[in-house]
Amino acid sequence: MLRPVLPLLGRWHGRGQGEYPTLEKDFRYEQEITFSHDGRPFLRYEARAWLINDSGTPVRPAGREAGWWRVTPDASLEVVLAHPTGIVETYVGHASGAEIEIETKDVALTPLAKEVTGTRRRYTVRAGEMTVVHDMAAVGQPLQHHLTTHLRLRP
Ligand code: HEM
Repeated sequence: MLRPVLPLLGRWHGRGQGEYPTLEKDFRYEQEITFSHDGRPFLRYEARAWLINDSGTPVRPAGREAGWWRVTPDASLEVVLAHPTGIVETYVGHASGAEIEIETKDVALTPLAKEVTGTRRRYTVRAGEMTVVHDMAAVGQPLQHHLTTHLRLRP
């Protein structure tokens, strides 16, 4: 049952680049992502990131998120993610071979959270590298690129 998401399993580490039209400049970060399971038809997910400077030295902690990736009997995906920034997202999606795409069904916000109205994520695992592309609609802007990360499994 876990077959569609097996390529994601493990502890991944890499770097990424981010941007958004409301931000003065783009930024670079280091990220660690872990997908694990206990045999049941869902994955435990956790990700943490650090902004880095031009020489690659970590400057400060950035995005963190945690959640659950459910695989349904018809092999589609249901995902729940929670962020320390007061955002909770539910996603639906599907896996086709090396590509997994999920997009938000609902976004819930605490009173102080930034206004995020939707996101879409594409995970591609090829030749031992995972690429994650994260598009976001937020703070009055339409759905567009926020983050791209390239990761490899930690030895
Ligand atoms: C690798 C993970 C992430 C990194 C490194 C990152 C980095 C950043 C940075 C550097 C900013 C500029 C403001 C600041 O310095 O805090 C920012 C803004 C923002 N990010 Fe992210 N982010 C990440 C993930 C996310 C996720 C998962 C979401 C949504 C669920 C998100 C939503 C936003 C929003 C709404 C803003 C504010 C835009 C504005 O107010 O103009 N970010 N992000």
